Amino acid sequence: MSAGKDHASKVNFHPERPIVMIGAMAVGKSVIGAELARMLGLEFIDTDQRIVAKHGPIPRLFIARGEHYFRQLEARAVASVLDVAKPKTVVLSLGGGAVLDSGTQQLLAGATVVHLRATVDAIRERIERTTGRPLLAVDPVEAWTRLATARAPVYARLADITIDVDNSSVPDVVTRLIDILAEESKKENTAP
Ligand SMILES: Nc1ncnc2c1ncn2[C@@H]1O[C@H](COP(=O)(O)OP(=O)(O)OP(=O)(O)O)[C@@H](O)[C@H]1O
Ligand SMILES: O=C(O)C1=C[C@@H](O)[C@@H](O)[C@H](O)C1
Ligand SMILES: [Mg+2]
Repeated sequence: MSAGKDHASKVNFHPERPIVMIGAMAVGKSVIGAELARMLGLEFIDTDQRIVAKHGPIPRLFIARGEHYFRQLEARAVASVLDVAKPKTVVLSLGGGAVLDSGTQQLLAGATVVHLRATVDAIRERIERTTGRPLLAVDPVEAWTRLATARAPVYARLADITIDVDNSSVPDVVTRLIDILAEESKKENTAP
């Protein structure tokens, strides 16, 4: 048995709805979502990865077709997972701006939404060294702060669970998250 299934069986947690990771750029939605899925023995889907696999690198898409086109692909990628008769119980990590789409916002009502929250100091090094995020191409720290601040109320409104990830390793965040998910599910199942 894998360590993941072992942990999941210890907490006796079997999600009934998709789990969706949201939050600002570089907070860890992809790596934490993938590790959470591994630990729970679930399929992992990442909208950015799906778009890249089908349409090529995101910066090139932004240049060739524009941000609006990317947002349409992104909304479609979300809908292909959540806008179906019986959404599969998967872990789905979104791009940082996917939650701005009103259709996506509505679809998130049928999922358990996890907001990963970080301060700029915690992710400064990550966004200064990485490429591949067209919206952070110029002055990444200023751009990240501006976008994260503007989107913070949307993340907060959509989230069922918010986790502060500063100073926590990926396994630490995942362990905390599984404990919270299990606790929430216990509450739901024992509610009168
Ligand atoms: N808790 C953490 N501790 C250390 N490194 C981390 C942590 N979370 C993420 N990282 C690293 O930060 C980088 C960005 O993580 P990731 O790609 O998962 O972010 P994201 O939220 O999916 O970003 P995007 O919005 O661009 O999709 C990766 O190199 C990842 O390994
Ligand atoms: O926050 C955003 O708007 C983005 C985040 C990335 O995940 C990618 O989806 C893309 O670079 C745009
Ligand atoms: Mg990602």
